[in-house]
Amino acid sequence: MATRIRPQSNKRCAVIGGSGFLGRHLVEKLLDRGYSVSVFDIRQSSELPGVSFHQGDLCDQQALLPALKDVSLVFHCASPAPASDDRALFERVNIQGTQTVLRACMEAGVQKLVLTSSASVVFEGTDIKNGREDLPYAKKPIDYYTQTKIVQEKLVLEACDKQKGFLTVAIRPHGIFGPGDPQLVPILVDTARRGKMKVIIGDGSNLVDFTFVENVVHGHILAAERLRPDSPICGKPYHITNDEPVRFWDFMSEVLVGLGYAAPRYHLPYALVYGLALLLWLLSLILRPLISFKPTFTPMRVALAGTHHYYSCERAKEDLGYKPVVSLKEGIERTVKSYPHLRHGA
Ligand SMILES: NC(=O)C1=CN([C@@H]2O[C@H](COP(=O)(O)OP(=O)(O)OC[C@H]3O[C@@H](n4cnc5c(N)ncnc54)[C@H](OP(=O)(O)O)[C@@H]3O)[C@@H](O)[C@H]2O)C=CC1
Ligand SMILES: CC(C)=CCC[C@@H](C)[C@H]1CC[C@H]2C3=C(CC[C@]12C)[C@@]1(C)CCC(=O)C[C@@H]1CC3
Repeated sequence: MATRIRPQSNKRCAVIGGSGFLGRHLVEKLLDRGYSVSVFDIRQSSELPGVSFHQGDLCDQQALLPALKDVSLVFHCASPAPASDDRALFERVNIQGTQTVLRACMEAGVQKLVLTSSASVVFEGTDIKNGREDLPYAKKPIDYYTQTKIVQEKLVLEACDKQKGFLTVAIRPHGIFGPGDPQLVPILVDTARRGKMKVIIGDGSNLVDFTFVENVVHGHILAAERLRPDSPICGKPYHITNDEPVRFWDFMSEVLVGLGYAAPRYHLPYALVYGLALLLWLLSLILRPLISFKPTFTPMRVALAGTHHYYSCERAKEDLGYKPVVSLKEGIERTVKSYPHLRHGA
C-alpha cells in the first residue's frame, strides 16, 4: 500500500465535486502528494483517510463556507451530468452556482481557483483538428449543458484579479475515461447490449481525443502549482488531452472487444444518420406530452461520433510543463480491467 506524505500547512485545498468520477481521482492524487483535502459534494462519497467531507449544494454559500475554511486552493469540478438533460439545473448549478462558489472563495480568503471546464466550449458539431485555446467560444454549442459550461468558464477566468490576490485558471479536458467513469463505458456497453453497436457512422476515420483520467488530474495539479501572480497562466484556459488523437471508432471498438463484445462493422453515411437522429429528436419533442422516449442516437451524439474533434495541448506543455503520464493503450487496458461487471455475459 502507498504511504501518504504528511500535509504541510500551505497544502490545504478543497475539491468541489470531489465525490464524482474526476473529483475522486483528483482527491486521491492530492492526498498522495501531501495535500490535506476537504471535499464538498451533493453526493455522499465513500470515506478516504485524511479527507474531511462536507455534503451540500454548491448553490448554497453558507453550506460551502465550512469546506473552504483555512483553504488557499480550490478545485471546482462539480456539474450535473450532461445526460440529465435538465436546462434549469444546468443553469442553476453551472452558472448561478459558480457565481456562488466565486463569492464563497472571496469570503473565505481563498487565493487560487482551478475550474474544470471542457474542450467542447468551442465545438459546434463540425470538424475541429488540433484546435488551440484561441478558437472562439461556440456560438451554437452542441447542447445546453455546454452553453452553461461556456458561461461558467468566462465567469471564472474574468474573476482572476492579481490586485485582490485571487487567481484563476481553467482546465479543458476532452472525453475523460478511466476506472469509475459513470458515462462513457456504461453508455457504450448499454448500447452494445441492446444490439445497437453494429454500425460505424461515416467512414470511421474521424479523430477524437479521449483522455485518461489520471492525465486530467495531472493537468489540474500542475495548473494549481504553477498558478502564481507572476505566472502567464493566470486567467487562461488550457486543453488537457492524451496528446494521442485516435479514431473514434477504433477507440470504441478496442473497449468493446476488451470487454468481450463485437466491434461495429457496417458503415452508414454521416448525413443519413444525422438526419434520422434529427427526425427522431423532433418526434420525441412532439410526442412528449403523450409518450416519453429518449433516443440513443441524438444529433449531438451523432456529431460527437462522426466528426473530428481533437485539440492541441501545446500551451499546457509550454506553460504548465504538462506531458501525459499514462498512454492511451495503458489507459484503455486499465479501464477495461476495472469493469468486470460490464463484461459480455457477466
Ligand atoms: N466526463 C467527461 O468526459 C468530461 C467532464 N468535464 C467536466 O469535468 C467535471 C467533472 O466531471 P465528471 O467527474 O465526469 O462528473 P461527475 O458527475 O462524475 O462528478 C460531478 C460531481 O459533482 C456533483 N454535483 C452536481 N451538482 C452539484 C451541486 N449542486 N453541488 C455540489 N455537487 C454537485 C455530482 O453529484 P451527482 O452525481 O449527485 O450529480 C458529482 O458527484 C465537470 O465539471 C464536467 O463538466 C469536462 C469534459 C469532459
Ligand atoms: C469524445 C467525447 C466527447 C466523449 C464523451 C462521452 C460521450 C459523449 C460518448 C461516450 C459513449 C459515446 C457513444 C456514442 C456517442 C458519444 C458517446 C455517448 C454513440 C451513441 C454514437 C452513436 C452510436 O453508434 C453509438 C455510440 C455509443 C457510444
